[in-house]
Amino acid sequence: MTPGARVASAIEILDAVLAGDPAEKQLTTWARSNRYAGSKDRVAVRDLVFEALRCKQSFSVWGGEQTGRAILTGLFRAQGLDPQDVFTGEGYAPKPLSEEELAEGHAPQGHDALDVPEWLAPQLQADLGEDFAPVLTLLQSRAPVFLRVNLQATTRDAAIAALAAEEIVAEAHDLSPSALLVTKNPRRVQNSKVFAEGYVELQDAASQFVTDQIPLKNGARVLDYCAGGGGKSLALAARMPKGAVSLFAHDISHLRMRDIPVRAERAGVEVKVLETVEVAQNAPYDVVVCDVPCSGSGAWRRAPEGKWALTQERLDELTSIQAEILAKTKEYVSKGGVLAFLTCSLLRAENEAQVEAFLAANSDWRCMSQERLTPLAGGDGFFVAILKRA
Ligand SMILES: C[S@@+](CC[C@H](N)C(=O)[O-])C[C@H]1O[C@@H](n2cnc3c(N)ncnc32)[C@H](O)[C@@H]1O
Repeated sequence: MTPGARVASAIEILDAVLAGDPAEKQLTTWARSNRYAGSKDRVAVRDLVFEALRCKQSFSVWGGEQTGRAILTGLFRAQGLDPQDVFTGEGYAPKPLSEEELAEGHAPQGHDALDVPEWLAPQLQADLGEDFAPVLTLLQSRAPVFLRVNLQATTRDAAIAALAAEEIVAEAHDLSPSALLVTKNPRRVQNSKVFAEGYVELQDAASQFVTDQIPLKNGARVLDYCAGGGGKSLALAARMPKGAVSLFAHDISHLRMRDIPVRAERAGVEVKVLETVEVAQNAPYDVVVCDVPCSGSGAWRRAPEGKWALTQERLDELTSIQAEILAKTKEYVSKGGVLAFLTCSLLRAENEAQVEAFLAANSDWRCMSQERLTPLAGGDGFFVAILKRA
């Protein structure tokens, strides 16, 4: 495909996304109905769509309108390029810009320039303080690719060497002793031997950092209550020798956990997947991890649609769900045990305020530590609080 044809495809997909369809679904539909598109074309179109979604507001202002065509026009203008070089109408390229389109659009200012939803800007500004603009600016660009080295199976240096043998360049990252930042050929990781043999997993460095903060002792019974695909369960398992802790995974959606057994086997660790009714039957646990559903504001580089879909109503709903999960899971924690509360949110309402409300309602609990990371530390934005039952 020519660069123009790729842009035309991205415009088509973006229009469907703007009409309410999820980007992933649209990209899959597009790839299925355009079999001539090779893997490089698919990657290029995907990158254009996600770049456009991360900067939807600023590119719309540059392009003069909120349509796929105007947003892609804005993408070129934002980079100091002339969209007319691509919008030629030749071959499968988008048709040339009209006089009207050429006259529209200007450089965005203020919140538009930062691609922050207007309604959320005051809250984020209050919560991030002087980091507000730097963090929002970082969220406009693509997330780095990080790996977690399975330290039960290899060392970080050996993993770097094994990756290099497959032309994947990675370096140690200081957010976690297990974290690697991939600097060359990140897209080869999932088809690599190092990955297939369980020496590395794809996991954000801040996600590794928050998991590192969870205290684990020999013989501990650990419940990952919102396990999803098992990222935290696997990271916890890899911190201890095989069999040293008993790990249980649960999620309200059993379907989301479908890959956990395969991933656990690849990593050579044991994770027991529980049905909801089995959670109470297996209680108490020494450690309960609640990686709760949240706004995802710390991870908007990876999932930019979430930034534009979030509303105050949804945020209120999420904070209620988080409080309910804490209230429920505290009952599963043994005396002297720990509840680890995690989010990938930058918002105080989902982080420190949840911890304050929990402690106010539960005088037999203490907060041992809490920390919020922003993307300025390198990874996604994450929050971790370690709560201990007396
Ligand atoms: C942030 S994701 C978890 C990500 C996962 N821990 C990982 O590291 O890959 C939040 C998860 O919470 C689950 N969830 C939502 N409401 C829940 C509830 N009331 N009880 C248990 N899990 C819930 C969602 O299905 C989702 O998989």
